[in-house]
Amino acid sequence: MANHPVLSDARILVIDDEPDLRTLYELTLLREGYRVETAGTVQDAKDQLAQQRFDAVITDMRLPDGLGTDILGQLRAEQRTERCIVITAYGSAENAVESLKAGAFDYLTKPVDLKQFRSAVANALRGVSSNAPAATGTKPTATKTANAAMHPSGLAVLDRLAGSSATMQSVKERIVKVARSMAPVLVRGESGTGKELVANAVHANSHRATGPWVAVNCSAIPENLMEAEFFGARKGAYTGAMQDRSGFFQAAHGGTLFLDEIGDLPLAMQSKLLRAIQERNVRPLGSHQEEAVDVRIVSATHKDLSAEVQAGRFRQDLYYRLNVIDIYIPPLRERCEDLPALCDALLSRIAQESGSAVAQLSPYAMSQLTQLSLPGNVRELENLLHRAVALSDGAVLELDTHPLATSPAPLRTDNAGATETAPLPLQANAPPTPVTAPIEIPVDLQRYLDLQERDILVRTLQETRYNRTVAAQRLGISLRQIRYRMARLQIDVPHASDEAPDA
Ligand SMILES: Nc1ncnc2c1ncn2[C@@H]1O[C@H](COP(=O)(O)OP(=O)(O)OP(=O)(O)O)[C@@H](O)[C@H]1O
Repeated sequence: MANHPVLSDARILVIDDEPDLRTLYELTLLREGYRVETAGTVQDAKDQLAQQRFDAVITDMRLPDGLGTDILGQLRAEQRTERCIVITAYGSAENAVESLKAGAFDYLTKPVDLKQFRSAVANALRGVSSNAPAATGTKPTATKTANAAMHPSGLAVLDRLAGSSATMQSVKERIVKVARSMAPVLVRGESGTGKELVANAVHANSHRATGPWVAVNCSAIPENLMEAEFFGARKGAYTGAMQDRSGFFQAAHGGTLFLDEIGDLPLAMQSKLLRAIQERNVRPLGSHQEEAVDVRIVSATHKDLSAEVQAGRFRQDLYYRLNVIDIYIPPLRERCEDLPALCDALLSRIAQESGSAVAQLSPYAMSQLTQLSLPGNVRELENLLHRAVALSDGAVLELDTHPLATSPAPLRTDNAGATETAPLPLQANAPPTPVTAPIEIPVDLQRYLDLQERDILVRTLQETRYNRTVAAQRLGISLRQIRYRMARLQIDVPHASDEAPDA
């Protein structure tokens, strides 16, 4: 039986022209306790759909009188709530992608693995209401459907996305819309535009919201450890593997795997990732057994992936797989009207973190902000406000807009962002560089330095997925030192890990 909190009396329509397969699917579903109707053609299915409402529709792609996507198209046009699973031929990536684009909740590839079949159906039924009237032609409004599928924390996470420009409104609407399916999402945008926040909002508004959210920065993992990190490893699979360990895929089972900086994934790893996504199976390093994984992939990049494909640095088939739905976040300079709301949200966050009162920007500082190009986007704005708070001695802030102060301080290891951002050396052996303009002298040096240090530590920890060992290595300090500094600056991180990447 399905182990998800799903509707056992859900009504399902199965459409397949092969009687044996139809019976197999029907029996499998009946055994799960669902109510099942079957159809052998597009027309037969449409007739049944005109008669009654179902909770889910499972359809073969190729039918004698049309395609499964024709049925999807009709359901979508009528704004019906049935969730659809399309069964496609083996190796037909195009069909799988087409069906997701046509609005399918999920797809399965032939020969259908019954365990995956049951799990896909259970996923599709999670959060579906069976109490809606079964009358013909019931057409709930799109908004109602979106709200019904929304987990309460989903709204809270959307609210964290400050800004009400038309662009941000449409980004938020798109998040809610795409969150509902299983389709992979690619979030695009310059560095610091909020891609991770958007990806997290997709997760929080999906039916997987109560499942795990696993965020991985692909550019932060050493190439030789990638396979073990992604798929897990058996004890002894490599030097230092003292025990079995699971990978990101297993950790994200039932939830969302966020692959940040996907454009930085080496080609060899791209093939392995593609395979895992297609087969929905992973094989831990050193194991002979495949493990089924139920994971939704949301990825993000600041690179132009289609150009990367052209240049031969990114696999076209993987790009095609990841980019089923795309969400583009424009740079901050193209949505200046969001600045006041963003400043309010960021200043509240800074105040919360430091336990002080919320500061406000002076009208002059706000007008200065609108003149800045802010190539590091919201992250740069955040840094600028952090500095303003550190340098101010009152509740009204002025900006430190000296060029050095406004240049972002990225912790990237690649060169891709080089044109967008000026790197700030952070290694111990780097020559000392002033972090801010020397014009303003802080009134409280210790507090100012603490805030700078805290900002650097927090960002490094975020970029290393809270792995203190890797963060310490990046900053050229020891694990003991980073622990000490985190404790002193009261930096509390979720799921803190001291694991060395090869431990
Ligand atoms: N609309 C927004 N409202 C509030 N905070 C935001 C918004 N957009 C981004 N931020 C904040 O800006 C910072 C950078 O955001 P985030 O890490 O999501 O960007 P990113 O595009 O993923 O960056 P990168 O490309 O460097 O990985 C974070 O602290 C995030 O909380």
